Amino acid sequence: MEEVRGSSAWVAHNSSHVTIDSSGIEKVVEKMKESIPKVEWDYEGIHYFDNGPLTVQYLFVLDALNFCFWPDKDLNYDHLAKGLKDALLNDNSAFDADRLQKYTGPQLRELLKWPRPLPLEEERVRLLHEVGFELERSFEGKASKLVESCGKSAVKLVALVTRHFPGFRDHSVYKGHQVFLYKRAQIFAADLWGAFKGQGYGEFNDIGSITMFADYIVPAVLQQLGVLKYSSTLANAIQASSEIGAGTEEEVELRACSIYAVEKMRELLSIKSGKQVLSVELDLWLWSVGVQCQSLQHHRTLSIYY
Ligand SMILES: Nc1nc2c(c(CN[C@H]3C=C[C@H](O)[C@@H]3O)cn2[C@@H]2O[C@H](COP(=O)(O)O)[C@@H](O)[C@H]2O)c(=O)[nH]1
Repeated sequence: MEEVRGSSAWVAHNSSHVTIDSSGIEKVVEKMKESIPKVEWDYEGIHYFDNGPLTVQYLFVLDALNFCFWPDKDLNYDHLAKGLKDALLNDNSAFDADRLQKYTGPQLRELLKWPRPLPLEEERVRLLHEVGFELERSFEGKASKLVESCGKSAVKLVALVTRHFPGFRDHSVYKGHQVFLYKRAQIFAADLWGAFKGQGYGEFNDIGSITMFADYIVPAVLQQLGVLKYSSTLANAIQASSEIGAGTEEEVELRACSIYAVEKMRELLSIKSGKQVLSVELDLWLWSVGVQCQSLQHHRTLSIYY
């Protein structure tokens, strides 16, 4: 994940629209250092779990589709997680590699019991087909084989996922530099770690290498906490719910500065508390704060990556 850390730091140091306020970081860390908030993975009780390979298949399909909910004001991540869980409980072959390659938009909607077209539905279907095809071609149709081949390394898992599945290649070019963000590939490793509680398919010797997952919720929480500051033009655009183009300087800065800020928070928190803190743990806490906050104004970008 050195590419993610290094390129995010580069953006943070060259940024034009988003800045990181170190006094904001210090204030948050000061409040947190006595009791670092631990958020239980699946605190919402919405995910499928059977402690076996089908859970791995479920999480891979989930994270292949884990993006862009906001264009439908009633849709959120919970609907996807719960919809896929119910689909699997109803038919345990629903995510077999050959089936994944055949879903149509209306069938995916039906699977999720969603009454109208999903945001970026054609892309979601294309990505499902890609997952089914490549799992079948290289991993005997099973996401569990993909995970087994990583030798308990989350870094290897992210590398393998991004090598085999183009839909997970979340990167951008910013002021002439390639920037790696890898939100869905990293969250897949984190979901395994969380679901299997660091054992079995969720055992990674290097889980500390994973960064936060640059989505549209956590940047907004960091801004509310005073960790991120926006230029007035960017703040106004977010306030007005204007769309921010994928790959624009503003969009890359919102995401990369969030990664860099959480790394800085983690470093300071580890020093002040004397305990090793993981970016994954900070991410889950920040995200859970964000989704429980009704008034959160987040940036809107049409993207398959988050
Ligand atoms: N940084 C970060 N972003 C996350 C998640 C999760 C869910 N993780 C699950 C794993 C265990 C927990 O118990 C969680 O249930 C989703 N997202 C992103 O949020 C956005 C959706 O928001 P809304 O439209 O309000 O549903 C969208 O970009 C989605 O990709 C996370 O953990 N971290």
